[in-house]
Amino acid sequence: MRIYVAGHRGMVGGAIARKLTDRGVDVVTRTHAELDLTDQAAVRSFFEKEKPDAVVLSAAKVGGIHANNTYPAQFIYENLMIECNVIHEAYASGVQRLLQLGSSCIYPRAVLQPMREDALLTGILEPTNEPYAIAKIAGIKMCESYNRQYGTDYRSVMPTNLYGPGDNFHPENSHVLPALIRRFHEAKEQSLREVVIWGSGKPRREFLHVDDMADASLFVLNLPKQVYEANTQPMLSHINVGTGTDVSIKELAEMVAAATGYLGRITQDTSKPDGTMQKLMDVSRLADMGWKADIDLQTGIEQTYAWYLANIDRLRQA
Ligand SMILES: NC(=O)C1=CN([C@@H]2O[C@H](COP(=O)(O)OP(=O)(O)OC[C@H]3O[C@@H](n4cnc5c(N)ncnc54)[C@H](OP(=O)(O)O)[C@@H]3O)[C@@H](O)[C@H]2O)C=CC1
Ligand SMILES: C[C@H]1O[C@H](OP(=O)(O)OP(=O)(O)OC[C@H]2O[C@@H](n3cnc4c(=O)[nH]c(N)nc43)[C@H](O)[C@@H]2O)[C@@H](O)[C@@H](O)C1=O
Repeated sequence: MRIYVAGHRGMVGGAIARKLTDRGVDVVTRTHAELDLTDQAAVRSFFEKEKPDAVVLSAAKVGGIHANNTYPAQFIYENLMIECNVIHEAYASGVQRLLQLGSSCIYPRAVLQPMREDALLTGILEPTNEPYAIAKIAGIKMCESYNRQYGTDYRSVMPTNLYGPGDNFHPENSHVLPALIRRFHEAKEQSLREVVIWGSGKPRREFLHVDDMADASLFVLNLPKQVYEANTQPMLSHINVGTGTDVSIKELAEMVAAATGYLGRITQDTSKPDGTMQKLMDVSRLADMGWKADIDLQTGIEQTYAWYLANIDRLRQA
């Protein structure tokens, strides 16, 4: 079995590639510099040469609320191109099974919580990440369309907000959890009296550790076809992945402050966007199939902070 992991240098792709290697699978990889997945001809010749048995599509243009809001053209263009090229060229080279990663932002911004898979396309999306969400919805619909027309077995998982070793700790473009780890750590180092978090602190998010996400991805990839099909529908085929619990951003900030040992004040910058007020996944579809998350948020934050400290020199140069 040879599995191509697209995006193996990223946080999630890296965790998936490590788990596959540990299980003795032959993992095929290319860095972004070696293969630009927005280049159709390059992706075609890669698949013609390598002919993997299966594909995990974890490469994407990824970022937090600020990056999504600031670079909308890149988020929609690059993600649509990556999906079109990888999914179509995988099909054209005879790949029967593929797993692609979407995101919880596919659901309408004011949807009933927790968000069920069948809430897809029932309302207006969150404007700060609509272009990214549209691309992710297109990815689901591509997989379903190829399955219906060509009989492929292409699956989609929708992760909640993820974090862990290998995350992006950029001060502006990252997601909230790594951004706060960095900000609280630097505030402690510099003995600052105050740390400012973006928005009102009231939005609620659900955080899943990347090792749990990698485990869930391989669980879904390896499900027998009849089990996957029995638990999904041809035109509603995606599966939510999360923990089933959420925290407010204020609560998250307090947890990160405690983990880093920061003792000063926490204040809010309400000129920054809140985004969606709550994003909590209904994870019953995956739970019914036998998977649940293992790493609690407290442990995950402490472990991620330890990883940050161990890699701090390299991360500061990036
Ligand atoms: N992180 C999160 O909180 C969440 C992530 N997801 C989804 O999970 C998946 C993995 O995300 P994550 O690991 O966090 O993201 P990362 O940014 O850590 O990894 C993405 C990887 O994709 C690569 N990549 C991006 N564009 C291209 C391209 N044009 N050609 C080749 N490679 C490319 C990147 O390479 P390089 O860095 O060199 O550009 C990087 O290695 C994505 O589909 C994302 O949308 C979903 C929900 C939440
Ligand atoms: C995974 C998901 O990620 C993005 O959506 P998001 O959930 O809004 O992600 P976020 O992690 O950037 O923010 C979560 C909340 O946290 C608040 N917040 C406080 N202080 C900081 C801070 O310092 N940085 C960031 N980024 N946010 C902060 C911030 O204002 C917001 O209220 C999508 O665009 C899309 O990419 C997607 O699918």
